Amino acid sequence: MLAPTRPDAARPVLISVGTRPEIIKMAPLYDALRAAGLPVAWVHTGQHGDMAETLYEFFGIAPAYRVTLERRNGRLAHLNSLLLEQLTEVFESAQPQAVLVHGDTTSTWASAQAAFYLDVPIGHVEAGLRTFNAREPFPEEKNRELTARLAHWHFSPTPGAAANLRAEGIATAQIHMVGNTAVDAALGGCDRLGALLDQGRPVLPPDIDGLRTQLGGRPLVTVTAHRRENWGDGIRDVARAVAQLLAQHPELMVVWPVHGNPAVADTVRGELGQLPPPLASRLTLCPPLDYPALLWCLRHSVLALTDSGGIQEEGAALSTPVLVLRNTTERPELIEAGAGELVGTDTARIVARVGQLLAKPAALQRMRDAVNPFGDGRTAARIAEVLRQDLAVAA
Ligand SMILES: CC(=O)N[C@H]1[C@@H](OP(=O)(O)OP(=O)(O)OC[C@H]2O[C@@H](n3ccc(=O)[nH]c3=O)[C@H](O)[C@@H]2O)O[C@H](CO)[C@@H](O)[C@@H]1O
Repeated sequence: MLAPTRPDAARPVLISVGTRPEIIKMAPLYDALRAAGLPVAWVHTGQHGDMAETLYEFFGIAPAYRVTLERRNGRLAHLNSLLLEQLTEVFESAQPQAVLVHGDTTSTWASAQAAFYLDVPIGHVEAGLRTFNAREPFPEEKNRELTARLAHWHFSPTPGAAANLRAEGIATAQIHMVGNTAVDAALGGCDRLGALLDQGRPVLPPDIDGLRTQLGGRPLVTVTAHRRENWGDGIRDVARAVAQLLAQHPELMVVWPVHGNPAVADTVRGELGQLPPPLASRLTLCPPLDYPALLWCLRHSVLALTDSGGIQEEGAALSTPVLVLRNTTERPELIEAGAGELVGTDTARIVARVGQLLAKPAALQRMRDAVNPFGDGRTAARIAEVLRQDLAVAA
């Protein structure tokens, strides 16, 4: 148990995160906590490396603590045990009043465990998402469920997520329906993107900047895929769908930022690296994009095809319809609102559905017009207010 040697008011609220999506979604909260007058410090768990650094630069965040991970293998258990050990040391030294975690990554679960062992209260942001299928997404479904067992504050993005938590026996008073900070990040990110464009600063990386002029009025589709359960056949079938779509729709442009994991990148490049020139000239395969570049692509896309969680929320926030490359989603609100559809990874199904939507602008427009179910962009301020009140009472 942590025995603080400093007065509560001087002890920080720690944000403990380490992957791209967590950083993006917690950045608005970092600002909101500071605006609410709470002492806040950022812990980078090191789960993502270079991708994290460009995000810290974009959001103007300087982590106060950094974990250096010396991973000797790709095992989740190894990552979890390294994180647990080192985060415990960080938390002991930082003496936080509270630790905030996000979502469902290994960093989330390890941070929650480390805080639990030190008896530090945990706030779980984006709490209550469930597919009710432990395999999809793996290991995220169990990470978020287990984190909920340990958390004190549960910040739910939607009424459905809050209902999931109540059904698991979590007291209503501990559940705060606040919206999703992904919307705050996307709207704020678009403002920063606009400022960069106004200053004539480059937004897309130089090797793909030609996309901006090449696009003209042509339809663009953004594709991403990285979920563990799609590794192998799933991603191969999506790549085959992309090749067929390019062949069937001579105007279509596709941008696919390929996840760095070799299990993903080798499959995508193996399927799409050797397309005939008329198809290849309309396909941009690139390394993962910086967040502003990804936002630019989404804003200019008629559709996003993705298995990412965050892109489902960003699509809804930016009015870009999303076809979800999974069999199940913990974000059913997207589908219920009509802003997205579940299409899985079957090649024929993806090709057919994209073809139908491209042929029917009215159907695409209906998806674009759907009301965003993930919030209004003020989620971080709501979370900060709950914490300000509760921590002030506790102090
Ligand atoms: C299905 C699932 O369980 N997903 C979880 C996963 O995120 P998720 O599946 O969203 O993770 P991704 O790695 O797809 O990250 C998405 C984020 O990265 C950005 N992006 C993506 C591609 C790119 O080239 N450049 C770029 O900046 C997107 O704009 C988005 O903001 O961890 C999140 C954080 O705990 C949780 O909220 C999600 O529930």
